[in-house]
Amino acid sequence: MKILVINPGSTSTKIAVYENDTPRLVRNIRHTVDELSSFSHIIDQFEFRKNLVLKELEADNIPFEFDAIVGRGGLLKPIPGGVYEVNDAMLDDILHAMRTHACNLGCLIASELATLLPGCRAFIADPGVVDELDEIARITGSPLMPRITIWHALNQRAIARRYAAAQHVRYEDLDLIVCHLGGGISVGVHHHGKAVDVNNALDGEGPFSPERAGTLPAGQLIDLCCSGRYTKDELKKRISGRAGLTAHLGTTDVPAIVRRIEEGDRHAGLVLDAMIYQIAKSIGAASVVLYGKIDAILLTGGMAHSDYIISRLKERISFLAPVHVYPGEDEMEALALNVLGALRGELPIQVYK
Ligand SMILES: Nc1ncnc2c1ncn2[C@@H]1O[C@H](COP(=O)(O)OP(=O)(O)OP(=O)(O)O)[C@@H](O)[C@H]1O
Ligand SMILES: CCCC(=O)O
Repeated sequence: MKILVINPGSTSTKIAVYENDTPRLVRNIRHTVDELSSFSHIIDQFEFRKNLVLKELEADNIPFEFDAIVGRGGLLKPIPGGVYEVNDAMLDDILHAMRTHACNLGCLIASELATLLPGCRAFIADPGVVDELDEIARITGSPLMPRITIWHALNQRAIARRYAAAQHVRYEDLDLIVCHLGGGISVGVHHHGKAVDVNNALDGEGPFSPERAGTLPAGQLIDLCCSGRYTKDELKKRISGRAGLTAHLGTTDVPAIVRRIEEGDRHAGLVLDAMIYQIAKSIGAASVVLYGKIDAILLTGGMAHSDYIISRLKERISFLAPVHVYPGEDEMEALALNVLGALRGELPIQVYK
């Protein structure tokens, strides 16, 4: 079985080719802020990212022959986890999605490329809208605004399962805090196999991140919305796209920021330390969901490669539970293996309605 995996992230496009469970190609194409800022909307990046996938396959002499294409994404209605075949209802919801995110392109590109190959099927798995929140976690101080979650469901779960396998225990028997440190940051409380509390990483909840604003002072936000200085679109971008590190420092590139700090840029140091401080506070808040009984804290995502970030984070959170670091992500393998399991009849193929 040949599977093409497409994972458009906020700062990268990741591509993999699997032959059954063996990776034949894994590529991570990074995008600069400048490169992506020439597109007014994420959806406008469709042709650009699709062509990158095709070029990469050509450059690596991989024939365009697949049994299935799986994309990461997208931001659909809240749904249970699992594998979904792309259908018209899904494409329609993605094209009219209230929330824009690069992962919406994963579903669209997978679907478009699959139509070029007779018999090839398009799928998504564990999209960012997987919702397993406990009832109590949904309540906010305003009945008008219940909490929702948008998070790195695929990678958090894959890393949690990887940790469980290494400990020779079932993921379903563990209590974990999993923190994905990517272009966006999600902090998930996994209680016996369910993510019972996790922030809405995209839309202004949780720590700020390379690209996201995180939780903002609500009163000031209302004043800004009513100031007439910005359109709705511009304000949304200031929360989920051009916010966080990139708003303060003009880049999402953590190694470049660390170099600036080493060269004496004190402002860069203050901003990066503030992000680490906010991540630690979110992990602290997550710990009380589990009454402090935490088997492990797992740190993953691109920024988990950064010694600067991980060492400072550990200083603040190590007293809570053992901390394990999984730099990067297991998303590509998780997508490929989910689809392989579905094609083999070992996992159900769910229908998006
Ligand atoms: N080797 C590294 N050292 C330090 N930071 C890194 C390294 N590699 C990536 N990063 C940082 O990780 C962040 C991107 O993480 P990641 O690749 O997980 O994000 P993404 O896939 O684009 O978005 P998301 O994970 O939110 O979907 C960037 O800020 C980048 O600078
Ligand atoms: C679904 C991922 C959320 C984010 O990138 O912030």
